[in-house]
Amino acid sequence: MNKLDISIIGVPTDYGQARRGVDMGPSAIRYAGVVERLEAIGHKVQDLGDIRVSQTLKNAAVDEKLLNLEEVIDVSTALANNVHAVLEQKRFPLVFGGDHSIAIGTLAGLGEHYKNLGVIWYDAHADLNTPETTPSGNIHGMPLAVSIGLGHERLVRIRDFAPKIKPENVIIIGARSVDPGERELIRQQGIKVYTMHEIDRLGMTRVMEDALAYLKERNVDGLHLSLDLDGLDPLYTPGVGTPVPGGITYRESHLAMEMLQESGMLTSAEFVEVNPILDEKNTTANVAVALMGSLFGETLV
Ligand SMILES: NC(=[NH2+])NCCC[C@H](N)C(=O)O
Ligand SMILES: [Mn+2]
Ligand SMILES: [Mn+2]
Repeated sequence: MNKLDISIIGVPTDYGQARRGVDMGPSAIRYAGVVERLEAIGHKVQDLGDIRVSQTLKNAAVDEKLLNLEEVIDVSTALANNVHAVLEQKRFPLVFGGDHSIAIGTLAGLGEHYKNLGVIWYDAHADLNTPETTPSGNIHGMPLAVSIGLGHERLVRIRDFAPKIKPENVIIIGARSVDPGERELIRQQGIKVYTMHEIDRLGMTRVMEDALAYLKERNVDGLHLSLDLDGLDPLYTPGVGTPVPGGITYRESHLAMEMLQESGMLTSAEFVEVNPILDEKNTTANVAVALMGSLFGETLV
């Protein structure tokens, strides 16, 4: 197994949605022992600490379709710069949220280095809303759209280039709550989606085999995993702000992580939406860290 130089970046923000507490995600994940766990596998881990997230709201006009826009722009820009710097040092970026709006910053930091980046979006949701289609105004429902170049100009153009990724290089896994506008975008943009239906029908083995083969065929030059803990069934990860029943199991998720590890393709990852306030005894952060164990090379025997 490839031993990595991993740099951890925490992003303690809850500005992408309306439920408080998800800003404590990075602490909960650290408390669950992530650094020790990755070191035990043999990786070198540098924890860069948390990005500074201002606790004071800017005095901006409130846009009902883009809640906390100014704050999300600030956090995304800072995160993008940090991810960019980690890549310049040839290290592996591992990002902890925070709500899923942080993916805007992560992908903005990755997009300059990888011209043909593959993205696996492990999530109950598609996160493909735009200000025109959003049912909530929450930016954590928009990061994938923003990254393919659709949405508010200032989000789309973070670090002054767009789009960050190609829609044909994106694979969503675990979807079971997709809004009408998102459904249209999926068709229109040719985004590959394995919903719960395909996971039930084909099994996770086949889904991951197909997903990885598809990305290989597209000759991706890097692979980013954006894992929203609500991709799993809330039975396993209750500490999330937008739980949807009927999700991916704990074992299926380990299998998916193991197959990603075996592929040798992974070049960055982020784990988002851990909300310790909604959790039960840090279960969700513990699951996140257990999955990172498999993703980074732990085996059962
Ligand atoms: N990252 C997430 N948990 N996103 C949930 C999004 C929910 C819904 N589709 C919305 O746009 O508001
Ligand atoms: Mn989600
Ligand atoms: Mn999400």
